Amino acid sequence: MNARDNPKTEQLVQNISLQNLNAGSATAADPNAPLRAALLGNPNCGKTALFNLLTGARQKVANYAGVTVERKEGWLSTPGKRRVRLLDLPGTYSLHAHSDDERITRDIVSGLHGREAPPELLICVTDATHLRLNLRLVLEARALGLPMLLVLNMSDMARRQGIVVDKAKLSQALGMPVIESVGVRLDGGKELLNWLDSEQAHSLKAPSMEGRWQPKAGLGAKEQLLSLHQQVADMMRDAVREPQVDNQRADRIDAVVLHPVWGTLLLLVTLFLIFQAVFSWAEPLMEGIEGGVASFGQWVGHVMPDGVLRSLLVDGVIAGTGAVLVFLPQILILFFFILVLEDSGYLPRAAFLLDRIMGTVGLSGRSFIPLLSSFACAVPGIMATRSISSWRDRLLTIMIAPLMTCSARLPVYALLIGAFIPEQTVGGMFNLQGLVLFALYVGGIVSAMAVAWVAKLFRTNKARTPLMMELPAYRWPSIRSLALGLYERAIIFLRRVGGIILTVSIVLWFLASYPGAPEGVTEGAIRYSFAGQIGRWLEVVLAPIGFNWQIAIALVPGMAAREVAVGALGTVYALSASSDDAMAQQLGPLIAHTWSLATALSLLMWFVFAPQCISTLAIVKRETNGWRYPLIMTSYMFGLAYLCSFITYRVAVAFGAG
Ligand SMILES: Nc1nc2c(ncn2[C@@H]2O[C@H](COP(=O)(O)OP(=O)(O)OP(=O)(O)O)[C@@H](O)[C@H]2O)c(=O)[nH]1
Ligand SMILES: [Mg+2]
Repeated sequence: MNARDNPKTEQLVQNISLQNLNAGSATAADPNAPLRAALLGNPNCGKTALFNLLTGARQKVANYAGVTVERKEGWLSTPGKRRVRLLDLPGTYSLHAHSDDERITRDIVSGLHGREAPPELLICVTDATHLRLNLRLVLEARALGLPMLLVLNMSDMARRQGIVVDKAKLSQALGMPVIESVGVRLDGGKELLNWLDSEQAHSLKAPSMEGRWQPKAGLGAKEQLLSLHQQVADMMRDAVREPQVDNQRADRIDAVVLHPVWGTLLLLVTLFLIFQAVFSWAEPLMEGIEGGVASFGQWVGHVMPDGVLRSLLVDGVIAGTGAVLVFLPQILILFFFILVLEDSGYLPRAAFLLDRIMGTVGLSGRSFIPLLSSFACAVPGIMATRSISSWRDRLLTIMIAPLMTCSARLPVYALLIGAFIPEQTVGGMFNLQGLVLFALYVGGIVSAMAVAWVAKLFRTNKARTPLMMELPAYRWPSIRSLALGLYERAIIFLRRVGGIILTVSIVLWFLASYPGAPEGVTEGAIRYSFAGQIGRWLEVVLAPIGFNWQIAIALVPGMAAREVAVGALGTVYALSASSDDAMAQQLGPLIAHTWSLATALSLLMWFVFAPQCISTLAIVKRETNGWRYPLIMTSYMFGLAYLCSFITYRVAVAFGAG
């Protein structure tokens, strides 16, 4: 699977990188050159939290292993004005890498990376509450011969648990400076910044090029491990005082959360409540935005003279972007819950819980986190599969990740549900719209499982990969990281509205406005436009699944990204509306009026399955090194989309919803 698994290639890469290193070391002599430092550490010890704190970056931080899967670069200035280029790396337990993300870390810190010289300073980040496990990697990394600094992160937690580290002793035993940090506190990186200004940090010795580190295999590796184990034990005895940890509280919570029946029930109820909240909490906010967009459109319509520019602004820009913008509150509510779950430590437990169920369809619990990330967006989800060491498991996870309901589908679902599902309470307390949304999310999961199960039928080797996963400590989500996470999400969404959706709205407005209708025609002019004609051609293929030409037009730009289809519908319907006051007619009521329920259901099905996202296909191509898998993915997803929409439409029509 990976070229690096081949010893010959490995040697070759090493030779090339050594040449690069030698070339790179000439520049390193420049006293004004920035210091190149890298963060190395176990998964989930807080490297990215520290990286964000020091560089002002907003990389993803979450309370489970394997969040960072690629190298990220950031810059910082110390109080003494020293420039430092900092690398955040995927977490690893050892330099003997098994998965792709661990390989990235190993290659960068050991100089095996083709394009990147090894860092001039290795900042070893450790979780101070799990030093025994964390120090092993530090000792292993010492063999690299790089200048090192040990950072005891999570020192707040360690203090709370009564763990006392004799930093002087530890520093002496390790032969490197030891400092403390708190990755989630505003001033938590102060000691590190000050150290970077110290004399010690200014006199770092360049790494020796002799006797470069090599991955050990076989007997050597085992002996090395045992010896590391012993050294760590000695250090812990001399320098660290750990009181008996009281795990009672966590154990009591786990007894419920990991219970096959109660745990599963809890998971289902949690997810269910989230989708209820997405609809019921968002209502007032959405109405506010909707009203604001409509009044703005009306105001522009009144103050501007009738003409091309007014139509471009009102029917193109405002109708297109406004149609998507109203879904911001729902997206933020969904992410609020995802972020809380991510930071609390609950997610890996859910993975553990679902391992057995996932195993029956041929997936391992390892796939859980990547699949879960795909609820936000399939792109980071597919990247997160790098932490799966078995190529077969990884590929399968990649192939089904886009079936998880990403946040770009939310505007489409919410639009259709809002228009076609009555806003009523069932069973005295459940919001029917939330219930349908929940069903659609479950539908995505079930279809992903079904595809995995079918893939399993074609596999010769049906052996399972065991789930080995660290369960992190439960933690109250920090308000600061929640706020940052939500802000980040809002920015991503607004950037899409102002970028791709705005662009598509303008292009589509043009295509839907020209050429104008022939004289004396009474129907909407859009039918005669370029877009209208394209819509009519496509309608031939899409009519059997109940789509009209307006939907057909919207699906074309919707290939780029799903929510674009909503913006496109906004523009198309604004232009099709006969009244001048198009914005007064909002998209939801408009489609509720003109589409049948069968069409709406069929379109929902389409969005569950169709591969309408260029970025996903691009990332699959990159992660699988070729066109083969993105092509297979495109065809199977289109096939499923058409088939399921067809069945849905026909059944709905048969039941009188046509
Ligand atoms: N209490 C406390 N929590 C922290 C500290 N540093 C990080 N965290 C939390 O620890 C969890 C893991 O942090 P990350 O920065 O994602 O860890 P990482 O080392 O980058 O993990 P990987 O990317 O998986 O290797 C998150 O929930 C953080 O909010 C700290 O100093 N104190
Ligand atoms: Mg990280």
